[in-house]
Amino acid sequence: MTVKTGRPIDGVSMDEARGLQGRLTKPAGSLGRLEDLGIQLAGIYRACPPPVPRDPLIVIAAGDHGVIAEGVTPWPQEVTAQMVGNFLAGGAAINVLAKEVGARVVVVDCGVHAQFEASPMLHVVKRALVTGDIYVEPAMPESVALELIEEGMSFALQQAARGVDLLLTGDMGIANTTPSAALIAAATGVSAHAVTGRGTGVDDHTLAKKTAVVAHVVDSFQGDRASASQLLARMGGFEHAFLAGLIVGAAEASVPVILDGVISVAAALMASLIDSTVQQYLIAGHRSVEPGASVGLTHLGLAPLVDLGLRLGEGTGAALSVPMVRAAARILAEMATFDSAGVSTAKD
Ligand SMILES: Cc1cc2ncn([C@H]3O[C@H](COP(=O)(O)O)[C@@H](O)[C@H]3O)c2cc1C
Ligand SMILES: O=C(O)c1cccnc1
Repeated sequence: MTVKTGRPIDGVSMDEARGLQGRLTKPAGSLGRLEDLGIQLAGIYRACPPPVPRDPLIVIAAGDHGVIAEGVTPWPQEVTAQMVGNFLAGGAAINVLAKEVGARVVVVDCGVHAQFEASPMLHVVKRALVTGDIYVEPAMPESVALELIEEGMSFALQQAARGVDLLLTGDMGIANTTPSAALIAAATGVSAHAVTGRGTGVDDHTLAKKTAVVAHVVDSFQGDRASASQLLARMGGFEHAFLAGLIVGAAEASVPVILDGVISVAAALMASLIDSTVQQYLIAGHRSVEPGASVGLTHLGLAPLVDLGLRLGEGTGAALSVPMVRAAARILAEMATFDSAGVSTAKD
């Protein structure tokens, strides 16, 4: 897969936003990271002031994982499908938080070991029911990784055309913190030990097994300058491939993406291997407890907006940041300037 260089975010709008931040009725820099976020949004939307996002969409990419056979999680595989049912019925944590912040939720079946009834909330791109057990075999053929990346890209472009102006990445897939750790280790060169965490909360024995699986998978991978599709095919999940494509498509459509936890961060690293400009379109929603998330965010040059000790996934940490993203845009759109409000500026 060839690496492309997409369109960078707009420097002119960012300069305008920087200038405007300095004229608003507050000491320069006093709104801290909210100011940087506003400038980034101006660059992404190519407008100053940037629009306040009106239609945020949380995309929960779901898939099952053959590596569950290695005992890397205590949860049975059927929980993935059962949780998809819970999302569609509105009963999961992400449904509650989405309602709280005024975002919509869509579930994408990227490869769950079940069939679901059609629903307006469900989009199906499934090519297989479960990935291969990455401890002993590739996760998927590279052709499938490429197809799912394409699906993610076209989904983002379609949603943007329908008016979605903020995309949030979410995930569901029992055992998926294991392939996430492997992708992060392979993409950053950081050790399996440093990126592997307790996922849903596994005990010391399971953590040791999980770390050994990640180390083996990464060590056995041949290829120094691997492409995203090669890495995904060897050690990824269907949801990682779809989310990587979604992020690339969002950047192409000038739509910001709020990342959730470790699964989203692994997908973002893959997206950055496909298009080296995608980082500019990314907002780190939160710092997941899972150590690989922090390693990946540092590699991407992103600092998380909130740090609440979350380790759930589904898009929960991303959802919580929506009010902050809206606030950052609204400050630029609605605050008075020293001039317009007749407020004196500081003496030099
Ligand atoms: C009931 C339940 C709901 C969840 N929602 C998200 N996850 C999260 O936990 C799983 C990954 O952790 P591990 O790699 O340790 O299996 C993923 O499904 C992830 O989305 C859940 C997990 C469970 C059990
Ligand atoms: O970082 C996450 O999003 C996460 C952590 C643990 C389990 N599932 C997801």
